[in-house]
Amino acid sequence: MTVLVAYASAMGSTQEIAQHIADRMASTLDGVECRSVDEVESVSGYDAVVIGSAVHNQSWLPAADQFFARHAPELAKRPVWAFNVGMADALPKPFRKKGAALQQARLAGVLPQDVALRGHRMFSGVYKADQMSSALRFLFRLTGGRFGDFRDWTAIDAWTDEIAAQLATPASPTSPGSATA
Ligand SMILES: Cc1cc2nc3c(=O)[nH]c(=O)nc-3n(C[C@H](O)[C@H](O)[C@H](O)COP(=O)(O)O)c2cc1C
Repeated sequence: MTVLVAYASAMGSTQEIAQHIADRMASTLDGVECRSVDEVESVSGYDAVVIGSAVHNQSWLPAADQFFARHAPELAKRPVWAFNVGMADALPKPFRKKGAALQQARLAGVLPQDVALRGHRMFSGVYKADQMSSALRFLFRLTGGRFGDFRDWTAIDAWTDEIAAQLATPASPTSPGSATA
């Protein structure tokens, strides 16, 4: 069983999540590799792929979009899971869950539909004050927004374990897009 955990990250928090997922999977599965999307020439040597991207301006990073489009024919033949890393938990409290759900739905709608994802999750990442202009920062804080590291490692671990359990089931690798983790 070979598994690729591929990531596109601007500031490093998505890369750290991807590495964490790969390390955790490697405790139960052989052949788990974590790579930047830019390093991957082909996915044909992997039985399964997990891909994650930071979200900028309501979209995946261009490198992740390009990875998905470039490898879509090969991705469509194997089980694929995707995750987005955004700032939902930095938003004012009333908008956190709704913001994450809306953004996840939007991102699911723009990914190539010929790759049936086995699962697609939204995680919060790291949102720092210096990522915003000082005027916006003031307004953001005033309305209940916050800055910090919002990565929920318990949720990330639980999702990773769901994927690993599916991959450990003998029939999984040949049936892309058939589950919902
Ligand atoms: C220029 C910029 C635009 C962003 N746009 C969004 C966005 O539209 N939606 C969102 O949820 N998070 C947004 N974020 C927050 C990032 O997704 C978040 O900080 C994430 O942890 C970044 O991942 P990275 O450290 O791997 O780059 C944005 C951050 C920056 C710097």
